[in-house]
Amino acid sequence: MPGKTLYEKIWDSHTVHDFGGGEALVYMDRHLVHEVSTPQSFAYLDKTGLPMRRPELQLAVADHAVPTKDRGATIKSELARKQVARLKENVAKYDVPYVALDGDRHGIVHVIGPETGFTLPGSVLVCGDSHTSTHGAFGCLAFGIGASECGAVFATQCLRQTKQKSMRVNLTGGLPAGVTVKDVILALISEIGTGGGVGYAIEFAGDTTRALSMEARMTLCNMAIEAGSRVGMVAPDETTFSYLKGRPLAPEGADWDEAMAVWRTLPSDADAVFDKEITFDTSVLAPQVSWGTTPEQTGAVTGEVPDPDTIADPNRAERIRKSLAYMGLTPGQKLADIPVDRVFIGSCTNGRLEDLRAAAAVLKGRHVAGTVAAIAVPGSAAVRAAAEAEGLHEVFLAAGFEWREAGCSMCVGMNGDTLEAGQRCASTSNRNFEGRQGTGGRTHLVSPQMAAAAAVTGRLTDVRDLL
Ligand SMILES: CC(C)[C@H](C(=O)O)[C@@H](O)C(=O)O
Ligand code: SF4
Repeated sequence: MPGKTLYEKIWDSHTVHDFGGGEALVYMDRHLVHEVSTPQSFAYLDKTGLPMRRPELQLAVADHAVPTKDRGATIKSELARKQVARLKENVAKYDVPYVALDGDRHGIVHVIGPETGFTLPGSVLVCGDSHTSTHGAFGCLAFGIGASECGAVFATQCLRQTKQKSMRVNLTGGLPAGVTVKDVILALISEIGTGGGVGYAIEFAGDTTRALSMEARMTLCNMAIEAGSRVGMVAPDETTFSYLKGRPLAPEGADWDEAMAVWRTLPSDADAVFDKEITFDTSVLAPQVSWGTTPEQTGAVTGEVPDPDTIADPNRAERIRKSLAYMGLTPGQKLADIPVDRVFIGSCTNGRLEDLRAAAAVLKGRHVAGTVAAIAVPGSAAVRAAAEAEGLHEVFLAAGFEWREAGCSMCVGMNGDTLEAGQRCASTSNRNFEGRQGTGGRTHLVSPQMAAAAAVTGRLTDVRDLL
C-alpha cells in the first residue's frame, strides 16, 4: 500500500459512511455562514422543522453586503439590507454564533476564520462560498458548497461528497524581488487554465510554498478555485502552528499538545502517489496583470496585450477577441501603458496585514495620480486595527487613498462599492469576469504592491520600477 496524501488522510478520518465508488458521507467539523448564500438554507430548517444539529460548530458573519463607510447608516440597497437583517434573525433563532458588524472580530468570512482559530489543520471546513478553498492553507480540507448543502450541514453536520483526484503543484525556486504569491497563482492559472484543476484537490508544495507566510499561503489557496479546483491545500508546518498558537478558538494547554500530535501526522507521506504532479518554476516570474475577463487571461506586466489573429486555436482567439472588446484594449498595446481610473486594495485574496504593508511600502512618500480614485479595505476589523497600530492608515490617507471598514466591498460590489461602466480598475481581488465589480466595469487583477504602483502612476506599472 502506498502512503497517503494530506487530502486522503483528512477524507478517511472524516468518512462516516463509504458508499463505494469514491462516494462517502463526510463529517463537517466547521461551517462558516454568510448573508448571501444561506437564506434558503435556514428556510429549509424552518420548513422541515428540523433542529440545527450543532449550532456551536457554525460561525456566521455578514460581509458581502455590508457598507464599508457610514457603518451606522441604513444600508441603501434593499436586497443588501434584507440579506443582512435575515442573517441576524436566523442566527438568533437557531442560536448560531454571530460576529456583529460593529464587533472587533468582524470581517470577511475567509479572513476571520483563520484569525480566530476557527480554521484548524486536519479539519473539514465548509462555507456557502467558492473561496472557502482559502482555509486549505492550514492543511484542512476546505471547500465551497451550495445553499441546499448548507441546509444539509445545518441539519446533519454531514454531506455526501465525491472524492476528488489529487494533484501536487510543486512551486520551486523562490520569489524574485517585486514578485508575490499573487503573481505566482495568476501565472500558474494562465499556464494551466481556469479548467486546469477541475476534479482535483490541489496540494501546493515545494520550496517556494514552504517559505511562504500563512497570509501568502491563504492567497495561494484562495485562488485554487480560479484554476477550477474546489480544494487547495498546504501541509501544516511550524509556520502554521506558530500562526495558530494563542488564537481565541485554537486549542489550549493539553488540548493544544494533543492537537499538535495529530497535526504533525498530516503531511502527505513520502511515498504517497498523486494522480497528477506538476512543477512550476517561480524564480523566473515577473509581476503579473490580467488583461482579459478570466484570471487565465493574464501576462507579465512587461508584456503586451495579445493579438488574437496570431492565435492558432480559433476558439481561443475568439475568446480573446471578446475579452479585448469588453476590456477596451488593442492587440499589441503594452500592458504597462494601460491607464486606470480606480484602484481597489482588499478582499479575501489580498486584504490581510501583509498585503496592506506591501502596498503601503510602495505608497510611502508618494501620492495617488490625479486621475485615480483609490480605496483600501482591510479584510477584517482586526487587520484594520493592526494596520492602524503601525500607522499604515496614515500612509494610505496621506497618499490619497480612502481608508475603509472591513468587508468584501469592491471585490464583488454587492454593498454598492462598484465601478461605473467603462471604468478600469487595478484590483487585488480574484475575479475579473464581465461586470464583476459593477456593470461595464473593467478589472485588472494584480498584487497589492502592483495595485499601489498603478494608483501612483495612474496606469498599470511594473512595481519593480518603484522599489
Ligand atoms: C456570494 C458568494 C456566494 C460568492 C462565492 O461563492 O464565491 C462570492 O463570495 C464571490 O466571490 O463570488
Ligand atoms: S472578498 Fe470577494 S472573493 Fe472573497 S468572499 Fe468576498 S466577494 Fe467572495
